[in-house]
Amino acid sequence: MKLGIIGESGLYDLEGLENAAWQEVDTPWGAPSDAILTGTLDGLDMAFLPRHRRGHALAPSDVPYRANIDALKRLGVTDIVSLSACGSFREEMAPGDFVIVDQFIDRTFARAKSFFGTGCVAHVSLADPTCRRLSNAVLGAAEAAGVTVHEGGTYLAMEGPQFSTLAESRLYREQWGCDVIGMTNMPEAKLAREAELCYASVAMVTDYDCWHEDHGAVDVATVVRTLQGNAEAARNLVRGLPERLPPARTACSEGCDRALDHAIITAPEARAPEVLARLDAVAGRVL
Ligand SMILES: CSC[C@H]1O[C@H](OP(=O)(O)O)[C@H](O)[C@@H]1O
Ligand SMILES: Nc1ncnc2[nH]cnc12
Repeated sequence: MKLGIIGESGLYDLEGLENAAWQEVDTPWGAPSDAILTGTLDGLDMAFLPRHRRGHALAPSDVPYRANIDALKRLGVTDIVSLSACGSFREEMAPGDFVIVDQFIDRTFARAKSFFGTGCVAHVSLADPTCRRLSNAVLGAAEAAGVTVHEGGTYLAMEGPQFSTLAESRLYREQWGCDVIGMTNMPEAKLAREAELCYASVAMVTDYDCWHEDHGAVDVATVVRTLQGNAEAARNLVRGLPERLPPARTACSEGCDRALDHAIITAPEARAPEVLARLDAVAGRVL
């Protein structure tokens, strides 16, 4: 097992890795958000990638999601824990709480969402977009870190970078039954599934978006204040992961690592060699 951690707004580095080194990785999809920090934590191989780049230079729409997932897979990552800041649509999911997301609604529209396309078409299942096995380990680590954690929740992925209007916030909360909102987990989760990587998402609540009458509109100052405490709790959560994840990885009980078994529909003779070439890391197992 090699564990990838994608760091959220507020977490751009991971201390305490043995043999830590920042590695540049090139991919057929361009450069990832940043160099990737590799090393081991209590014997577990780790690869950490700051989603917005150190210094937070990348907007959610400009994060190179395909390059990020490809680069992690290319480094041998098998499982990804995504850490994200989010707004909450639920009174009981308060700022400082963590939500182990298990469903998504994708409202993003300005991002490349698939490794596949003309020359090699594939359709993977996203019915269960996160890995239950990995999510359970993350839940245990969050509880051990002393965080108030909610098991399960629907994450609305919006394009941003502006926060939602009040009408949107009410729609997502009251009509669509969403629990949290952020700008980055899609297409990240879709691409992880296409790359046959187990994916778990920890959404760390920073605010109540704008629906909550006692809290008013969300602004970056409020978010950043809460982010700092959340980032410390996230570091504690990560420290609890090695003891919950076996270094000798067995096949995923949910089938994440076999997602492409029946997904590619393009006939072998109709596949474009140049398209196959850039799928070497993501889909090499089945091509
Ligand atoms: C700084 S608030 C908005 C920003 O924070 C979240 O990013 P991430 O998911 O990487 O923590 C949110 O999705 C927005 O991109
Ligand atoms: N309210 C919110 N909407 C979208 N993304 C967020 N990230 C943190 N808070 C958010």
